[in-house]
Amino acid sequence: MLDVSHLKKTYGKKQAIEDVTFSVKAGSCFGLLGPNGAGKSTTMKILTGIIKSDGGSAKLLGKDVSKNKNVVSKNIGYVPQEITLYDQLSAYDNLVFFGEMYGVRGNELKRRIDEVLADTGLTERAKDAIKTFSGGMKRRINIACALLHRPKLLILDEPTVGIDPQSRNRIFEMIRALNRAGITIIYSTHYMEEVEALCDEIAIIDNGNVMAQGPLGGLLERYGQKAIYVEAGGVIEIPDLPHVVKMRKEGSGWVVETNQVQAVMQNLIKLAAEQHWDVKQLEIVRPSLESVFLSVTGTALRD
Ligand SMILES: Nc1ncnc2c1ncn2[C@@H]1O[C@H](COP(=O)(O)OP(=O)(O)OP(=O)(O)O)[C@@H](O)[C@H]1O
Repeated sequence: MLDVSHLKKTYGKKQAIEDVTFSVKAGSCFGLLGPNGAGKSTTMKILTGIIKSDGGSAKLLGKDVSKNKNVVSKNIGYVPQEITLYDQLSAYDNLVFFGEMYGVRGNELKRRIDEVLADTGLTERAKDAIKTFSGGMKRRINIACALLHRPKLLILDEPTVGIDPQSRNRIFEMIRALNRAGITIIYSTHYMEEVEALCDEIAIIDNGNVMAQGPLGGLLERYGQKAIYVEAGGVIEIPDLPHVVKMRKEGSGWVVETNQVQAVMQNLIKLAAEQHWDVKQLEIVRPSLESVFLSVTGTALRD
């Protein structure tokens, strides 16, 4: 559905993005994960035609987004990071305004407003002014505004920043339902747990470069650090073992990092028998997205 290839953008002397390459399949919920300042918003603004890139290309349904404004406006719904609603107007009137901006009119607009209000769970509040809404409700209406023209691709730029966990869950439910209904999603965030909870495909962006892309499982398999957790009564220290990358104390046990899980597991079992450990837990730890991020960027995900 979307192919982004070697995008670049410089603001004055600041290179905001250097080499952004990724592709999004139709029907996917695609996560763009990176710390603040990584270049997520810049990338999304290029995809939606708000700013122009200095190089590279982005093709939506085979058409270059910088040369085909109609393809962008017809097929993309964009939810910017900042809430863009008129505070004094009601939710309904905001939806009329944004719907008309997207070219939806008359009875079709009325029908769509009723549908998106139902999708957001805010039908009862339609006539109330936005200024009376909570942060989470404003976010939901902001998303609704981008859905009125039935886009095939919905792009959300950090839609949960500054809202409480309950509102965040409602937004997640909404995004999952939209994705189930066939809308392709691009979801930008600096929260790992959000992409883990929502996305089937992830691109990791850092310092203006996409460092890796793939399904979560594939990234974990390829870049995640495998480990074994061992907890045993009376064990003060585990001796050096072959194939161990790192060992650290965690809780009442040890995390033994290795790329040779089977060999190390066998050695630990042997050691436990020889030294009569009172084993409470001995298990393979699933690699975390955090270790993938560390492995592909060389740094922990900064906030
Ligand atoms: N209009 C601008 N003028 C100058 N520098 C900019 C401008 N917009 C962004 N930048 C810089 O470009 C880099 C990438 O910014 P961008 O907003 O794309 O990152 P981001 O990943 O979306 O992070 P955030 O979540 O903080 O917005 C940052 O260093 C930022 O300071």
